[in-house]
Amino acid sequence: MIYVVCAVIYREGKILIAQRSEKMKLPLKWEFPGGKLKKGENEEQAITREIKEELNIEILPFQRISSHTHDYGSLKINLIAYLCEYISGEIKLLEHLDFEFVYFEDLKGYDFAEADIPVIEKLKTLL
Ligand SMILES: Nc1nc2c([nH]c(=O)n2[C@H]2C[C@H](O)[C@@H](COP(=O)(O)OP(=O)(O)OP(=O)(O)O)O2)c(=O)[nH]1
Repeated sequence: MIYVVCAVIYREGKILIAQRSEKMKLPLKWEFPGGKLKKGENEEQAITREIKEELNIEILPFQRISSHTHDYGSLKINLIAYLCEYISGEIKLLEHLDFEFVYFEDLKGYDFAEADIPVIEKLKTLL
């Protein structure tokens, strides 16, 4: 089991989503950006580090919204999602293929990683 933290970054009523590149696992799937928790880090530290590394921006995680496991067969992940505020910086795609800011209602138009579906369901009850 791997522990993955992901950020639901909220800005001006829209949510930041990112598309995985061809080279990553789950190629071309959309996701909430983030990554694996490293030893010695807490979840908030991991998420701010990952977002800086992947997108070059500073964020502030302020609410832990969900934690659930998903079994991809060859890989089992525990995905932990945080609602985050955008703080500063200009987005640069350092790993992903693409990104978009979308309204919650429009998330259904994107092909998300399976593990993200419960995160979207949870968001429905919060936003
Ligand atoms: N970051 C992120 N990963 C997700 C999401 N949903 C989901 O199934 N995953 C999976 C994809 C990856 O297999 C795993 C870890 O993500 P990661 O972004 O750290 O992947 P990584 O580049 O470190 O992985 P690797 O290819 O180097 O092994 O979690 C999500 O919303 N955000």
